Amino acid sequence: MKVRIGTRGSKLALWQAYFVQDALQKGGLETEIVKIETKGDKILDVSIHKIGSKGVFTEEIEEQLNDGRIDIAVHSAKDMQSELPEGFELISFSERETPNDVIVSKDKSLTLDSGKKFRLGTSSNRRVATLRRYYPHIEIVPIRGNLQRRIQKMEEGQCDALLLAYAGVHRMEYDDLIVEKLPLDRFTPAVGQGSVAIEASVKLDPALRAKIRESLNHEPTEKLLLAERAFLRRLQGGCSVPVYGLAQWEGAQVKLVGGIIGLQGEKQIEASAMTTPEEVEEMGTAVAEDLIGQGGDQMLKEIKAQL
Ligand SMILES: NCc1[nH]cc(CCC(=O)O)c1CC(=O)O
Repeated sequence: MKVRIGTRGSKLALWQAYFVQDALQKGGLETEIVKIETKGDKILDVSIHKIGSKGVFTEEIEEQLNDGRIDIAVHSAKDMQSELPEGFELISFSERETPNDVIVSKDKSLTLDSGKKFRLGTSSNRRVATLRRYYPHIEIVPIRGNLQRRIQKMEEGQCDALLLAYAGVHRMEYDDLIVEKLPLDRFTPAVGQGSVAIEASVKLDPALRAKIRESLNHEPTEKLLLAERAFLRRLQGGCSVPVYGLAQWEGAQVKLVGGIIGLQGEKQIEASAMTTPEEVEEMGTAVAEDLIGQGGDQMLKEIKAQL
């Protein structure tokens, strides 16, 4: 029996699907890749938030998981809603890549550190809010599309540099264009950044599920992601809000930092905690509740009304 691996068709999605295929084949499984086009791939000129439905990149994929046309689906963990629709679960997380954001440009002098003014392309509300808070001299240019398309837009002169996740830049082999790796304490990444997640139906054969986990799941990363995702779930975050969350190992314990930044950078609240690997989800919830205690709920309400 072949494991059918569903994926979107972008180059980054396919890289991740081949990466999963490779791991499963090393684990002794036969595999086949099935490309799936989603609503989010078809509508390119409207911001994701305005398309209006949750899961614009996942609905078609989940249909195929549900009716068994595919066995598993590959996603960037960052792109997955914190609460999956009934009947689906994430069954594996790959070892996390460097989670930092980076500046990408042809001009090596364009670092945030330098204090220079330049036009920086991004369409992430989290990155926009962070820039407005710490680097107000930077001109922000909204840029959408897949990584290749964004780099093309930069080359056409729409912006001087791009702000991106290291993981995607590295997977697409644009390392040469990286001019600055941004510090995690300022540009704390989005929940899940840098890890590849496997989604499945809860109806997936338990023996196959176990085999997939054995071949692919990186347990230390899974603990981090469980902490971060519990945090985001409690905040009912969604992917367009400027919420960040990063868990990291500190010896035998897991530390989580999470926060919210106002869209104009006018306000930032942050909370953190540390615990044993067994308690990571409780910690995620507690860090979110700390933020709610600091007025995070009201902040998110206001932010969502502005989007
Ligand atoms: N928002 C889109 C997205 N989803 C996952 C990645 C990069 C890969 C990863 O974080 O695992 C990116 C690009 C980016 O944010 O620059």
